[in-house]
Amino acid sequence: MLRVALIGCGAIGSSVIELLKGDASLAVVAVVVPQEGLAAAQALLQKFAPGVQAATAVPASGVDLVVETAGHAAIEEHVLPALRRGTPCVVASVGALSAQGLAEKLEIAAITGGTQVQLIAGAIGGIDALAAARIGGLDSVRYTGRKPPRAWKGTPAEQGRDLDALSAECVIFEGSAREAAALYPKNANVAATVSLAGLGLDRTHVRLVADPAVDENVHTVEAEGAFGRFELSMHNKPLAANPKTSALTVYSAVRALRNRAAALAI
Ligand SMILES: NC(=O)C1=CN([C@@H]2O[C@H](COP(=O)(O)OP(=O)(O)OC[C@H]3O[C@@H](n4cnc5c(N)ncnc54)[C@H](O)[C@@H]3O)[C@@H](O)[C@H]2O)C=CC1
Ligand SMILES: O=C([O-])CC(=O)C(=O)O
Repeated sequence: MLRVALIGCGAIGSSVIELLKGDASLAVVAVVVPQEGLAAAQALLQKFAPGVQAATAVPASGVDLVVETAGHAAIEEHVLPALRRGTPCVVASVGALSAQGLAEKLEIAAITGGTQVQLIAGAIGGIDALAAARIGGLDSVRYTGRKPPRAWKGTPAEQGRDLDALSAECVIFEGSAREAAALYPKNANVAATVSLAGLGLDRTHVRLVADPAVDENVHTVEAEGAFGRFELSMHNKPLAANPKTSALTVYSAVRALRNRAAALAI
């Protein structure tokens, strides 16, 4: 039985806890949230993992695997120390790695602890194909993120436009993955994941679109290189608790955890 500490108990974290309820190979043994989130996390645990305590830090022992579903600050605060202690970590907030130096810090912490940090594919597919294609050489990678206008609320997309009044699709950003991550950090996960698997943050071309005609998060990746070419479109249903987040991200996190416990992983 693999003992898992979960960092973050929001839209993704709470769904992960729910899906792992009763799993024979994995047990959530700790849930880590900031002080102000303790009561809500404890109430959820009561329902899906009775006996498990919400805490503000990862326990120093009794944890085989840490999974992060909380954001940049939690990576600095909890994932880096866990890696240095030798505990393997699974990271969902891949967009945070577009911040200068964070990917290198994670690598160094994992080397120090003699362990590994795994970045999940999250809301996007084809990451295995893209990372394999990179070995043969990639010429171009283009990513388009298309979401309903409400998913862009609270971002620079609101500057100079009324998202609620859009009657046709509107390109809100076009440029490099690095610029996209800086301007839209809460929507940067797919752009960062595609960049890390492919051509990097500066050579990955990104378009972000607010489209009143869609009610899903539509992610499209087009890649060309020595391997040939592929186009992939994902039409992801958003989580009710957070329209910026695709439900597939939850399944991707659970898959990563189950693969750690499985004798045959796919
Ligand atoms: N890889 C991917 O494709 C995707 C990744 N994400 C990322 O996953 C993360 C979680 O997303 P959601 O669950 O939708 O967000 P959310 O806002 O619903 O939940 C975040 C949770 O993290 C907790 N938290 C925040 N700071 C913390 C800290 N320093 N220590 C411990 N807990 C902390 C909050 O209290 C909350 O429980 C975000 O960083 C998001 O950008 C989201 C969608 C797709
Ligand atoms: O679709 C999602 O879950 C999240 C997303 O666009 C991103 O963060 O890049």
